[in-house]
Amino acid sequence: MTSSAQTHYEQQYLDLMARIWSHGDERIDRTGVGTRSIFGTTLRFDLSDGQVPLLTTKRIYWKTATREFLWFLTGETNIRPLCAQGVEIWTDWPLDRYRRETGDRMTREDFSRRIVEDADFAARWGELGPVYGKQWTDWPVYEADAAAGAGLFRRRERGINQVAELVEGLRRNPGGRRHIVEGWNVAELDAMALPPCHKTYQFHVADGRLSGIVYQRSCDVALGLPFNLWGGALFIHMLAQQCDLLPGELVWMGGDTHLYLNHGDLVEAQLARQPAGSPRLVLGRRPASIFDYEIGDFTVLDYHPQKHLAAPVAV
Ligand SMILES: Nc1nc(=O)c2c([nH]1)NC[C@@H]1CN(c3ccc(C(=O)N[C@@H](CCC(=O)O)C(=O)O)cc3)CN21
Ligand SMILES: O=c1ccn([C@H]2C[C@H](O)[C@@H](COP(=O)(O)O)O2)c(=O)[nH]1
Repeated sequence: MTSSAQTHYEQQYLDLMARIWSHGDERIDRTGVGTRSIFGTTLRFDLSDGQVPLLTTKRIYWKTATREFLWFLTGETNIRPLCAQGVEIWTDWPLDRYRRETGDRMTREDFSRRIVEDADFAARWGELGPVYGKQWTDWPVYEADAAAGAGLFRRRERGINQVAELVEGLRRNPGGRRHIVEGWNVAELDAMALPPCHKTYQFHVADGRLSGIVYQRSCDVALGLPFNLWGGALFIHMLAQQCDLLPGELVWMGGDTHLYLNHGDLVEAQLARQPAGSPRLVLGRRPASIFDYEIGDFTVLDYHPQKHLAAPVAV
């Protein structure tokens, strides 16, 4: 994999795609679609001066990905606020469960509309369980309950807000090696619609620059990865702003890094294209905290992607 000064940052992504498509191990996966996969991969992106790892060989809906990221930060785990904003990237999982459990073949459009219009329906069918948002901002804590008797524990009303603690930690002790946000709550995996994919974030400060690692145990390179790279970069840019640091580097590490077998048309079309340009992220204001960003705070300059390439999502 090359990364000389002349090579466009996106070439790493295209090289990874090409390598998986021609050398990946073919396997049957949970979804039944089948993948080609390689295990253990790394990508690195310079985020200085507002740089972002936004793909240019197809249009990436970065506002959708940003809305998803802001939704994580609210601690919300119901798809209702996403559907209300026209973000449907999580709708298929609750819909799949609804169809299986009721036998009703409601369309995705109707399902999403019902979720938005009917709060009771959303509470019953729109919940994903304790996924990213919950673990990031309210990781459960159990405390001995002396009043109830020896050996009895109860859940503390507020859990641990890992993101708030991260910001505090970066400000107070930038040299720390424990700046981690973890999504993989082993005890709660069974209650989640999907266990976290981008499960671990670690941050590092050197020379006034904030860098971050995303460890992703399982990666859909065509559909998920463009969003996950954006999310990782966004997190670093926002944290750097909040902690008076400059953005450094995003390091992305993948476990099972795969292409679904029904993504062949996209892979061929995308690999025939050349990446170009250098989009920049501008944060329009400095909100009072990491939890106060709004979609209007984000602008991307100089983004001129080639046209969108659609591909089916494996549920
Ligand atoms: N198979 C699979 N791939 C994923 O990337 C993925 C999951 N499952 N499950 C949970 C979340 C949901 N995420 C998704 C789901 C769908 C798209 C997707 O369809 N993206 C299209 C259209 C985006 C839009 O309509 O706004 C794209 O071209 O980016 C992206 C990320 C990421 N995750
Ligand atoms: O942010 C995400 C979320 C999910 N994915 C992909 C990775 C896999 O293709 C599926 C999850 O299936 P598992 O069987 O749980 O691994 O979703 C992603 O790439 N990015």
